[in-house]
Amino acid sequence: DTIALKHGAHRMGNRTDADMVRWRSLRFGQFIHWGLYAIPAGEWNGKTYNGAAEWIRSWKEMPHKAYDQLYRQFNPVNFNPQQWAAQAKAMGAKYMIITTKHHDGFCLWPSKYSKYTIAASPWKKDLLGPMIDAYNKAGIDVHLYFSIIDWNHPDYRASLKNAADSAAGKRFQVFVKNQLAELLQRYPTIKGFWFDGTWDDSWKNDGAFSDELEQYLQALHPGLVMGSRLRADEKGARHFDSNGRLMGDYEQGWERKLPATIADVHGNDWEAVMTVPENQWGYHAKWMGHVKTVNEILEMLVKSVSLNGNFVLNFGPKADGTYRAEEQQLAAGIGEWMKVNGAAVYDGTYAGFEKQDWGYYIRKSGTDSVYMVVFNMPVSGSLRVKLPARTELTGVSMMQGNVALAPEWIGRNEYFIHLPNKQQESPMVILLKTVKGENKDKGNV
Ligand SMILES: C[C@@H]1N[C@@H](c2cn(-c3ccccc3)nn2)[C@H](O)[C@@H]1O
Repeated sequence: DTIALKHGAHRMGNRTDADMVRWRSLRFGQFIHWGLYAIPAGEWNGKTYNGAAEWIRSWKEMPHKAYDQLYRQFNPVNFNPQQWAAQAKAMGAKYMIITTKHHDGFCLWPSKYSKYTIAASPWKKDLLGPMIDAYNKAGIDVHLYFSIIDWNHPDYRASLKNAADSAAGKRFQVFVKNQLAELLQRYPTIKGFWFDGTWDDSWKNDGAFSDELEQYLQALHPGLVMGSRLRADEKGARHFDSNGRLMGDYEQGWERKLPATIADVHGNDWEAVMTVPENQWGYHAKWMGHVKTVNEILEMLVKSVSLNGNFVLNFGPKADGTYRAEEQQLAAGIGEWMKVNGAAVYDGTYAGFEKQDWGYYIRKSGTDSVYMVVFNMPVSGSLRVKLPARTELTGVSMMQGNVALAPEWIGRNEYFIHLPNKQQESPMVILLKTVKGENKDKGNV
C-alpha cells in the first residue's frame, strides 16, 4: 500500500506531450562545463589536483580567496559560439546542456541577483545568450544546467542547524527562484533545466519547496523538461519518491554510468551524462587515466538508445573559449559515423528483441523498422536474430550502401544473417523490416 504524499510524484508514467516527445526523439546531447575552474585547469602552485577540475575550489591546496578572485582573469577572447554550435551539429548532437552556474556560484550570465557574474569579469558580456542563439540557429535545442549548491552565496547552507540557518535558507530559496525565473525570462527558447547539487540536507529536507519550485517553473514556461535530480519528497526521498515513483520528467541519476538492461530503467524516460576521461567535467590541463575513444562513445550512445534513454557527452572548453584537440577529434569522429548511421539513433527506442552478443537492437519509434547495431562481430560473420512473438521478417539490408541481405531461417523464429564481409572498423548497422504476423514460424523473407 502506498504512503500518502503531498510532495511525491504527481504523474504516473511518462509525459506524452509534444515537448517530451521531442526530447525523447533527440537521443544525443552535448554537455558543456565551462567556468572559472577552466583557469586553474586542475593545477595550482605547481601541484596537480587529482579530482574533477570543476571541484578544485574544494581542494586543500586551493585557498577559497584565491579561487574567488579568478573571475578577474576570465576573458575568453577566442570564444566563438557559432564555431561551438557547428562542431556540435557536425557531431550529430540534437540538444546541448550548458552550465549557467556550477557549484562555485559564478554566473555565465549578468544576473541581477548576484555580483559574482560575467559582468564583473574582463569579458563583461553575457555568454549564454550568444551560445543559445548560435545553437538554436544550428537546429540544436538548449537546456540550462543550474547548480543549487552555491559555494559563493553567503546564505547557502548545506544543512540548517538553527534559526539563523533557517532564515538564511529561506533567503537562499528566494535567490534560487529569482535566478531561475530570470534565466527563463532572458532565454525563452530554452527547453529545460538540468539541476545539480541537490544532495545536501538543506535541499533534501525541504521537498515541499522543490515541488513548488518545479510547478512554478512549469507554470512560467509550460512544457519545460526537468529531470528527477531537482526533487525531494517530504520524507527526503530523491529521484524516486517514498512510493518508488519517479519524480520529474526523466530519471537523471545516470551520471558516468549506464543501465545494464531494460529492467534497470523501470519503464521510465532516462538520460545518461558521460565524461570523456574517467571523471573530468570542467577543463583539466592533464587528463589522467583512460580517455574514451569514438567507438566506446558510440557504443554508450547506441546502448542508451537501445534501452529507451538519451545519451549526453561532456565537453570542457578552455578558459580562452577553445576546445582541446582530443575533444575536437572525438566530435569529428562521432559525427562521421552519425552522418551515415544517425537514422538508427534519432527517434530510436527499445526494440523488444532478445539481446544478442553481437550488439544492440533499436526500433524506430512507432514503426516496424528495427536497426541492428553490430559492435562484436562473431568469428563466423553470422549474426543470430530471434524475432519476438507474432513478428515476421520482410526485409534485411545493410545501412551502408543499402545492400539487401538474404537471412537463413534456422527454425522457429530464428534466423542467421551471414555477412559478406566480417571486417569492421566501426559499428555496422543493419536494417530489419518486420510485420506483425500470426506467430507462424516460417522461413521465407
Ligand atoms: C554533472 C556532474 N555533477 C557534478 C558533481 C558530481 N558530484 C558528486 C558528489 C558526490 C558524489 C559523487 C558525485 N558532485 N558534483 C559534477 O561536477 C558535474 O557537474
